Amino acid sequence: MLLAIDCGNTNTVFSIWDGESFIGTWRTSTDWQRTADQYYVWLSTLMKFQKIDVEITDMIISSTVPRVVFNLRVLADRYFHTRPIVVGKPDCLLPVDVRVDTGTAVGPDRLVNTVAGHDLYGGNLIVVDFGTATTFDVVSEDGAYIGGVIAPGVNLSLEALHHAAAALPHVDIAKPQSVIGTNTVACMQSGVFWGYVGLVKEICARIKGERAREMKIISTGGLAPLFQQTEDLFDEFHDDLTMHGLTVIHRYNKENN
Ligand SMILES: Nc1ncnc2c1ncn2[C@@H]1O[C@H](COP(=O)(O)OP(=O)(O)OP(=O)(O)O)[C@@H](O)[C@H]1O
Ligand SMILES: CC(C)(CO)[C@@H](O)C(=O)NCCC(=O)O
Ligand SMILES: [K+]
Repeated sequence: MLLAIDCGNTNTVFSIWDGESFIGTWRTSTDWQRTADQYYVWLSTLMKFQKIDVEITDMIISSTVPRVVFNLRVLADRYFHTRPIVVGKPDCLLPVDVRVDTGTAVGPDRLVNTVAGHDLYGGNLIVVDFGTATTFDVVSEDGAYIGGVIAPGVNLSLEALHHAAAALPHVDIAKPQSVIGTNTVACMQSGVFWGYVGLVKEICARIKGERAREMKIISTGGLAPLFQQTEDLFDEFHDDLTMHGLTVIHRYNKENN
């Protein structure tokens, strides 16, 4: 059975794929110092708790934090006796082209989202992922990653205000009642929430303009539904787009390597 790991700058998600569906998904904070033994204790405890008694034979990793890959490789080797596929490494094949400036190391999460988007929704896509950063991946007619946009993440923007200004508190994102805030928290939420709605609309419109064609907008990540509540920003929302992409890339490598 496949263990797929999506390691972002904030959170790391582990999912077990039985070939048809994910039978377990667990989330932990990303910490490059966590050892293989710690991962194993954590994972096996949660598996036992959910009565998931399966043998992990395969592993695939997407990591935006290069340092964590070492310990995840040790986990694969020591506990599952397998060699993981690591997205972005030369020996990991991708079912789509990557057309960017030479020397650019595209984030593996963006490559995985491109593959997943193409697999589920075809070509001419904008994939928007609300993680630590908010990324827009532009997918061509034939499914290639042809570039995109990186914007500061929603929570990162709120944290930046809190850190830089002595009188601004820590605030969680929420949809404000109105645009005009009548207290500090409401003012901050308004700036980030409505600023973000504008950012998403403007960037998608300009991408479509530059490409001179209609494109489908796909969203993923924890905060996408919050924005979709208000405005019709996205054509589709997919909760675990990155995990889906990892299963597609795993299958492609099994068939072609
Ligand atoms: N309504 C909400 N308000 C605040 N945070 C939310 C809300 N809904 C989801 N989240 C947050 O969204 C996050 C899930 O997002 P996601 O997994 O896409 O990115 P991440 O883990 O923050 O970033 P990365 O993948 O870059 O590490 C969770 O950490 C969760 O706390
Ligand atoms: C932009 C992030 C941080 C989003 O997770 C990640 O995809 C990344 O580190 N990318 C590297 C740079 C690039 O994608 O062009
Ligand atoms: K993510």
